[in-house]
Amino acid sequence: MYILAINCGSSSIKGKLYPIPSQPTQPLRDCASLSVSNIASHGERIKVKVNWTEGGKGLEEEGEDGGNVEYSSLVPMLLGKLTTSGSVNKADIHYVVHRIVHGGTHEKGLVITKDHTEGLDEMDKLSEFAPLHNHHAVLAVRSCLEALPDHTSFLAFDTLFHQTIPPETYTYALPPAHKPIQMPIRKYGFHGLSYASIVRSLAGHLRKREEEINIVVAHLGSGASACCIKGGKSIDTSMGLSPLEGLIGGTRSGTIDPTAIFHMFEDPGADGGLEGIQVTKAELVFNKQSGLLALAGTTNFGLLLSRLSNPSDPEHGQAALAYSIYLDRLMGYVSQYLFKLLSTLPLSSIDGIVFSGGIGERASPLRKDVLSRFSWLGAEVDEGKNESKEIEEGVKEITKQGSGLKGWVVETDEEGWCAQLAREEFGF
Ligand SMILES: Nc1ncnc2c1ncn2[C@@H]1O[C@H](COP(=O)(O)OP(=O)(O)O)[C@@H](O)[C@H]1O
Ligand SMILES: CC(=O)OP(=O)(O)O
Ligand SMILES: [Mg+2]
Repeated sequence: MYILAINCGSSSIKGKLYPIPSQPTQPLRDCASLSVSNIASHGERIKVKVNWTEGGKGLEEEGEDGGNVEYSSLVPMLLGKLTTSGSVNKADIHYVVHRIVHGGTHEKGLVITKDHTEGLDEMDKLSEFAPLHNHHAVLAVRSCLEALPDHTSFLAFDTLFHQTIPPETYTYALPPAHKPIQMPIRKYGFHGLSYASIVRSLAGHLRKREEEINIVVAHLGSGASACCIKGGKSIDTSMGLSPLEGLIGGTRSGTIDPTAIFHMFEDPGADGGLEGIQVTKAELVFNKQSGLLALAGTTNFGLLLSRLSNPSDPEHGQAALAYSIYLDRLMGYVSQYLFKLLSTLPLSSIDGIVFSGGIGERASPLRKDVLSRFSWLGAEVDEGKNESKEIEEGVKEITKQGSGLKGWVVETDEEGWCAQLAREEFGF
């Protein structure tokens, strides 16, 4: 018997397959991981990967241009590759847990079966507040219900981890909405499954209880957010009502003055024309045509770094400005959250700054640039460790021994946390 975790990000689909342990006390260990990356990247081909630690033979393939890919075909394709490359049969997968970015006001995850799919329509409606995510995740849930004959689904929400944010932080200074809405307009916060997995991994590494962890985390992927974590709990995060607020993303503007919307378009409220969901033209542009794409002409942060390091590259100047803007916004949130922690805790109780996500885990120059701006707090980057690709059990310190403020790379494990939540729900 297996549980499969599926994570539909804005530029990727990631999955992990776990044999269900015979005892509830045994840890979940994945036997396979699967991914499609470069989704929605015009001019880059999608990359499909399946890796087996046991029970199968891995594969790595390139597919069509990410900009032209039909999203609904991707999960059935991945399931096909998983079952043909390894010894698992579709009927052996008894549970599938899906990452759903916006869970609205739900305080826990939702169980879905072939005969009870009401929750899916609600999740699809919430695409209004997560236009790059919820609809695609709902397509993934429906594909699995179709392809895997006998399983129960669980929906795990990014928003769950941020329920501990206090009202003074989640409340916007707005009057009541002027139209009926599905839920209150306020900060919800996202990437919560990632933050929960990071707290667990770092606590394990430091041999502390999760309640003792005080960190600022920068989860930097196609979507980027920062989180202030005190006593293992979220007390603030940069994303808001939707994953658009806060830091700059691959194609997302992050925080801007809201009046820019009315100066950029004649008709900001016109239908954006996104397939399957309702979004306005303005939301489409701020979600899909802004961010690094608008600043640097690419969403590929690795390419941005290589242009930055080569002064003779014709794109060097543009890359340098894009990088400085990205770093400026990142410093804004990281410093703000560090000061939130320092206002109630001594520096010695703060475990440090954590970098995670596709960019956070790989972009060593960015980590160095952030940490070196905290040298006045005693942060001392260990160049060797920061540059090294080696990482044990998903956690690596990148500052020197004795550094006054520590820096870390912690690999996000959103799929692992999804599987953990499903385990608690189904009791295996
Ligand atoms: N070697 C690299 N250096 C810096 N950034 C990278 C590298 N490889 C991938 N990335 C960036 O990681 C991001 C994708 O991160 P990921 O967390 O997988 O995204 P998501 O989950 O939001 O789809 C992309 O912006 C990509 O450019
Ligand atoms: C919430 C969010 O932006 O997720 P991702 O970075 O996976 O697109
Ligand atoms: Mg992601």
